[in-house]
Amino acid sequence: MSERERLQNYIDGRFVAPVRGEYLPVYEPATGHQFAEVASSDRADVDAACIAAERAARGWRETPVEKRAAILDAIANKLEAQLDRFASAESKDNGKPVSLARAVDIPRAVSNFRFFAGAIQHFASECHPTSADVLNYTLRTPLGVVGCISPWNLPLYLFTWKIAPALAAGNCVVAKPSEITPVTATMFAELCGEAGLPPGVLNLVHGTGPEVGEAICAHPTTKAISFTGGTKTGARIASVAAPLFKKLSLELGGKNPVLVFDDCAFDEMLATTLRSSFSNQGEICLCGSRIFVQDAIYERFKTEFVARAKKLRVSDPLEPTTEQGALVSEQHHAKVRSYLDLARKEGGTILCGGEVISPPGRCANGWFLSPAVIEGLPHNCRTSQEEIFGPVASLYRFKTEDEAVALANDTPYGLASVVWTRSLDRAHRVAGNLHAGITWVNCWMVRDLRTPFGGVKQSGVGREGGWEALRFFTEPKNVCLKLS
Ligand SMILES: NC(=O)C1=CN([C@@H]2O[C@H](COP(=O)(O)OP(=O)(O)OC[C@H]3O[C@@H](n4cnc5c(N)ncnc54)[C@H](O)[C@@H]3O)[C@@H](O)[C@H]2O)C=CC1
Ligand SMILES: O=C(O)/C=C/C=C(\O)C(=O)O
Repeated sequence: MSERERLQNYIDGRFVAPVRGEYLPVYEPATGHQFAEVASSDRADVDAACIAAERAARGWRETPVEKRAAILDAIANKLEAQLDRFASAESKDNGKPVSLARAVDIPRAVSNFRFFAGAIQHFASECHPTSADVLNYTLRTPLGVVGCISPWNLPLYLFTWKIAPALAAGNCVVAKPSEITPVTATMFAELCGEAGLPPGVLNLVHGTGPEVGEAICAHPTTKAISFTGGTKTGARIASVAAPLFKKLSLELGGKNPVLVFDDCAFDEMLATTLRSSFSNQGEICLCGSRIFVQDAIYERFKTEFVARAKKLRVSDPLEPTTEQGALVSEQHHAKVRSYLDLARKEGGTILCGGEVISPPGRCANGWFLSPAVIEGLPHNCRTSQEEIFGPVASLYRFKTEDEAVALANDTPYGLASVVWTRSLDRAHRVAGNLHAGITWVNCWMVRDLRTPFGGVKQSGVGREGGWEALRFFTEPKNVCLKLS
């Protein structure tokens, strides 16, 4: 498949047109031009994918773990061999710097498959010797067919983060990548077939969330739904899938706090906080969007942070020196800009950025925005409370540890948090008191795929990663055996 062609569904090991023959446009964010079109599927395509997946389920479930792992490894190897091709496609489809796709997105997609190929071979279940003659042991069987719905910000990275554990655990998958960034998942499906994944084990149905995503969630064949995306969408998915008693893993939005104490290693903190605010144009659910800085170093932080943000190179994602690319869509560009207008109305001062950028040449009509830093916002205003998901960070001043923790916890979200301090006591204390699924101390986005990943409050339900993912994609069944 060439990424310039029509992107079709991948069902039962073949590319097929959507039943009703309709397509959605796919745009290159850096130019604002349409460069492809993607199947606009409906319930009939989801039905076909579910039938194919169900047909393949027994064969895949009964495939020995070593063989499944070998196929996952073969997929990882093939992807790694085509890293540049996939990175270019990801950058074009999403707007992110190709250097980032090359260094982070595609290598992580490779690791997702390699990691779960290894993990499934070490996965074990419990045995409870109850008494001399009673033994309880727990079987962990695949669920059958599962639905995986992924977003546009880290397209292949998050697509593979879901389907790798699902496949490793012996499930067949009906997946829907975001209709905004459908290219690399389509290329990847083809690669899976070439690597020996049997037909029907992975099926891809393209289309909009309300049509295709909801049909996957509502379909009686899918036994679990793994979703990453916005909180409102997560709530909608839960309202469809929960009454059908499906297992749900929801990885949702964040309004992540960064707590900067005055005893931190300043230079390292500054460089990392710049990354945690603006990496991938701020379009990562883990980005730190509320930065709380202790009084004594507030002015220094503000001056140096703003100076560094102003220097970030916003330009053509294909240029190797570009540090920030284009926002993913015209609609999202407008949404992020609307928050900057709102910030002004809510009393904030834009210290830098928030300007629409028009790089010379082919990117003149792209959806670029310079990284924005805001100060002076009240804690309870919408700009301080809602997920913006763009290159926008707000600064707040604090005096005491208790005050910082209370302010950090004062949002409906609870995904990630970052603490900068040299005090070990404080690091442990604050990490324990923050309402978040993930706390990084003196670092950000350092990932170990064995660790539980997910959020509390409106940031989601359930955990991904490591054993958590393999447990999610299997059903425990206890067998109680009376001996003799
Ligand atoms: N936590 C995260 O990683 C992400 C958060 N977001 C947040 O969500 C906001 C809205 O962005 P969207 O593109 O609309 O994200 P979204 O959450 O609507 O999209 C994510 C995925 O869900 C699908 N989807 C949408 N509606 C659905 C439904 N009713 N049933 C099943 N699947 C559905 C989409 O087609 C896409 O594949 C963003 O501005 C951002 O704040 C967006 C993407 C990722
Ligand atoms: O697993 C990771 O390392 C990162 C995950 C990021 C998201 O889920 C996101 O940005 O939506």
